[in-house]
Amino acid sequence: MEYNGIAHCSIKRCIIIVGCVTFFLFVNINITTANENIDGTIENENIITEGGGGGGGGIVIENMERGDEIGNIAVDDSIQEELKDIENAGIRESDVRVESESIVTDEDVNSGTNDVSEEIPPVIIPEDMQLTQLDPVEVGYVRQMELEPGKFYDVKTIGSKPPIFDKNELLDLSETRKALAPLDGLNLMFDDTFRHFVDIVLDLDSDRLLSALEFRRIPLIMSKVTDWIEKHHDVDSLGDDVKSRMKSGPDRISHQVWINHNEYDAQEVLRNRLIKLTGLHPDIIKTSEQLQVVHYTPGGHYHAHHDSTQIIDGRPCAHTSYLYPHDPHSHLLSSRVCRYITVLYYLADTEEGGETAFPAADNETFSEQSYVKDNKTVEPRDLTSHCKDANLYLQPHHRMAVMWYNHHLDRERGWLGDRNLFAFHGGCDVIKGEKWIANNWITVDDNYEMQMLLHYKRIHEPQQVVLNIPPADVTEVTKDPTSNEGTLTRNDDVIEGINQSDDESSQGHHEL
Ligand SMILES: O=C(O)CCC(=O)C(=O)O
Ligand SMILES: [Fe+2]
Repeated sequence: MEYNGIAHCSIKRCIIIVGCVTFFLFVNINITTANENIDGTIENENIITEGGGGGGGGIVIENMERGDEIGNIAVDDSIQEELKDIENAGIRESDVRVESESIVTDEDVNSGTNDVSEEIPPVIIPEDMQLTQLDPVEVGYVRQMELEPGKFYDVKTIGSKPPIFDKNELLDLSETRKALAPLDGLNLMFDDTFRHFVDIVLDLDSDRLLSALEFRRIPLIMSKVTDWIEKHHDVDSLGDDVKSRMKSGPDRISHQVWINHNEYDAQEVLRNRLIKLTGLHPDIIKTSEQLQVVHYTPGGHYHAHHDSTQIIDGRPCAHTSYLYPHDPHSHLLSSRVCRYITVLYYLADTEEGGETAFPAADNETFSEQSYVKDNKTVEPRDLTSHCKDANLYLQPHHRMAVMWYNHHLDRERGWLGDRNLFAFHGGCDVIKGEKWIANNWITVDDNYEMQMLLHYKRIHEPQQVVLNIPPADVTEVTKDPTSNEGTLTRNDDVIEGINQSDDESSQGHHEL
């Protein structure tokens, strides 16, 4: 696909900016204290884990001090020191960035020490790259859309906050599902011991301590952490957040695999329909994440979470962060998932349960208060207990798809706005039968220049483009990572791909 001239100009400027003084890199030592509450506020003194891979979720360990330990999970000294320095200087952590290897703050910038802001003209986003959003009009509204020449689909609004649409018969992906069925059981993440994860997967720098950054990788193996904490600790002494997380069990019980972009012809058809459906520039669809297929059996669920991380200064998007001209590994620990849209395909009927729930959808008075029902406080995140307390829930139906916007649209710029708090969602427990879904996340960097750099690279240096960057906490591990080589991209494959970013044959690289 040819790149258009206007965007080229912008890319050139982007590269100049990258090369010159005006490009802010982010602080890698960041302890990510941004706890994404469901109301979007950020708690600063907690160490949090944040979801991803399949979305958000996470746990909060309240007020951890240096030296605090959970088993061999200890709060890393250097991070505490960094935080203290920042705190003492009266500067919020999110205000700190690294510019040309030296730490600068917004204060420096404002006081002229590193006065670069004036040199950056506002970015004019060319019209064909601008983001759009389908107008929900109102719940129940149905629009006919021609997603393939001569083929019309009913697209129905089922939520307006966030805009949520469903469509029947969007694509029959059952062939894909059948092909994947034998993989059930291959993902042996839960069969490994927790120690294995601490030593090999989580303790990235092998210092026998789990730093806060490393700690962020935990949520997907939460059940093991919970078991461990229960066995070794006085549970009563833990913070309320931790206790509530432990009560609601693992955030997620499911198996998931990623499918290379070109694995099935159906994927090309699907991409073309999504270009029509979303009205987005084809390159945005083509550089988005690969399809993730998820399988749940009875008891399987995914507690409510956000698929996209809140925009936080200083943390780049995972899908572009490796393009920053600095340490290619750092993004693994400090990036965000930036998913403008979620398209979720149901690949099978589920006999009972397994609803996709949106606890906050169209809740006009959305706040923590709104979850007090019958004089009882409801923990909306816990979909095992509160599936049907959600404002909107959908029963999985084969061939149905649901799409929603995880971010608002900044209409003035035509680019990504804040995260939409109402997009909080999850998968309820499967009670009977199985649940098969596929996630198609449309990734967009709030930093337009970085998104353009990605498109530029896809055309001009495709070997450098990785289309399935795992967010920081993706820790899926298989016992035999070489099996099915060439057909499936699992997260650990991709991590390898990044670590060997000069190796073009690496599995993490996919050309379109
Ligand atoms: O299982 C579902 O219905 C929702 C899944 C989901 O939210 C996710 O994979 O991010
Ligand atoms: Fe999700």
